[in-house]
Amino acid sequence: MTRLTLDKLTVLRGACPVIDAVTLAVGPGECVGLIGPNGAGKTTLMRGALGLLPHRGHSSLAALPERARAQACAWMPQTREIAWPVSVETLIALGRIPHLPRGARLRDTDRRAVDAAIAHMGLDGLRTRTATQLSGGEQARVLIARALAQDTPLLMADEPIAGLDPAGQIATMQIFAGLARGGRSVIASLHDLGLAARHCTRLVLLGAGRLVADGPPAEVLTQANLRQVFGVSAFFEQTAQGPVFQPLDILREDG
Ligand SMILES: Nc1ncnc2c1ncn2[C@@H]1O[C@H](COP(=O)(O)OP(=O)(O)OP(=O)(O)O)[C@@H](O)[C@H]1O
Repeated sequence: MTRLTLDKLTVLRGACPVIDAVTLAVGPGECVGLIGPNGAGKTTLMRGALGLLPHRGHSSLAALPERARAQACAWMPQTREIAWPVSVETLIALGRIPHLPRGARLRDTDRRAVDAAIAHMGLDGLRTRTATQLSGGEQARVLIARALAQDTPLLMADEPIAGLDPAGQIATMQIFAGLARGGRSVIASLHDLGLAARHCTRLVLLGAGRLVADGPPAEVLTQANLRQVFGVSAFFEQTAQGPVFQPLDILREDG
């Protein structure tokens, strides 16, 4: 039973196909890093898969009715807008809406999910603070907690660790990897290929709207792929402390 199946998904921005016939399936236990240079189509692929952009081909998520889709997948968009000055706790509790009967108040199970998400993201000390008054990185952690509270089989996140400090980035990737080890599925677009290599079970590499490579990090982060898609060379080795990846030099100028 897959958590997301895309079959020749083509996603349009205006009349222009920005994602071109991408086919992939994500199953339980996978922590997938969606990687590729700026403009490769990572956001477009995820939004198309969610049914938020016009598309051709098939996405199993886009095919679901709205409420079932929100129960199947928590989505963390790249823009981290918090619209109202509510408390951190209230904002995280919004993640429970897809599970609540219409108009119902939070039940014990919902409160437990909110508490677990707060504990997971180390937000106990910020629980009663006004969310709009937090720092950017703190807001990012709160929005991840809201997605965790949604308690879905699949979590899809657009650059979730951008703007977090090193400890916050590592902690978030460890949480994602832990969710996957527990049988959930995670798809996250990432620019930090080092963290992607260390924490993801699988990398999907996009270049100019096409799927260029898909597999375990060591099979995707090859010198040939890095040169072709990112135009860089890199150091990448399995060490006693796990995989270590560092981009080194630019190999070509982008036009
Ligand atoms: N509303 C839009 N109308 C037309 N083209 C768009 C629109 N939004 C994005 N694009 C184009 O689609 C392409 C893919 O954009 P997308 O945001 O999916 O890339 P990305 O891989 O997520 O990039 P980044 O790493 O910079 O966030 C880009 O060339 C972009 O200019």
